[in-house]
Amino acid sequence: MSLGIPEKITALLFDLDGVLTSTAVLHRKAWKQTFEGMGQPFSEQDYLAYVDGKPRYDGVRSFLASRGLTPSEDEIRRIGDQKNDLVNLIIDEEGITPYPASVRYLQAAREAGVPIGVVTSSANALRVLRAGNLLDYVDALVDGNVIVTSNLRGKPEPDSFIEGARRLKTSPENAAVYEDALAGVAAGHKGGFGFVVGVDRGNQAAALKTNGADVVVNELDELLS
Ligand SMILES: O=P(O)(O)OC[C@H]1O[C@@H](O)[C@H](O)[C@@H](O)[C@@H]1O
Repeated sequence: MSLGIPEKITALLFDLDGVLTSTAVLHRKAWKQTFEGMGQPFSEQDYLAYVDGKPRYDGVRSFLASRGLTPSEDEIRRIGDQKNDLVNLIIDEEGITPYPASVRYLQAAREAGVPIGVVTSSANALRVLRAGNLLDYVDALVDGNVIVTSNLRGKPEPDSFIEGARRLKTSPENAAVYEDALAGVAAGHKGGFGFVVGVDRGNQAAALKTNGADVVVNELDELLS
């Protein structure tokens, strides 16, 4: 079966929330409750433009800056941690659902023998991968904890994807990136990755292309043939 990627690609790097699991929706819900609890209206557009795909505190900083606010680092952490408690409660209540089409794609990649990395800004990735029964597919994981301990810059900078490629012993030009966030496709493009797949979960196909996606799909299994 063909994975729908150029021949030069020897490793695959998947974002997690919104690409493999529907947890982006849960993150958005928790962010909305957190910001609106502070009196700041927060739309889906705000999530997609300022928060989606970025490490936790970068998301807080970026959204509040869009409102002309520059809180202290302590305050940014307090807000981000409050949101983290909330998203974990929401995950407990609603559970983790992998996208069936994404699981089909991971399975096809496994059968093709192409190594798989997960590159996510989330520090909750292990919990999500485990609950979604996806851990067996993962050959390398770069998550929000690795980003902090290895001092990497978060998406839209390419550092976390470059680290993912390094862990799979390949170079960016031989690796493909699969992303639903504008910050994520931008990171793939900026890092010189060989193929950047945008996954459109929010009516933003055009924006995914402008930010660096080579192709845009609604579901990963559209690439299979
Ligand atoms: O707060 P966490 O779980 O470390 O996640 C950070 C970010 O991780 C990204 O994967 C999500 O797209 C964002 O919504 C989220 O804010």
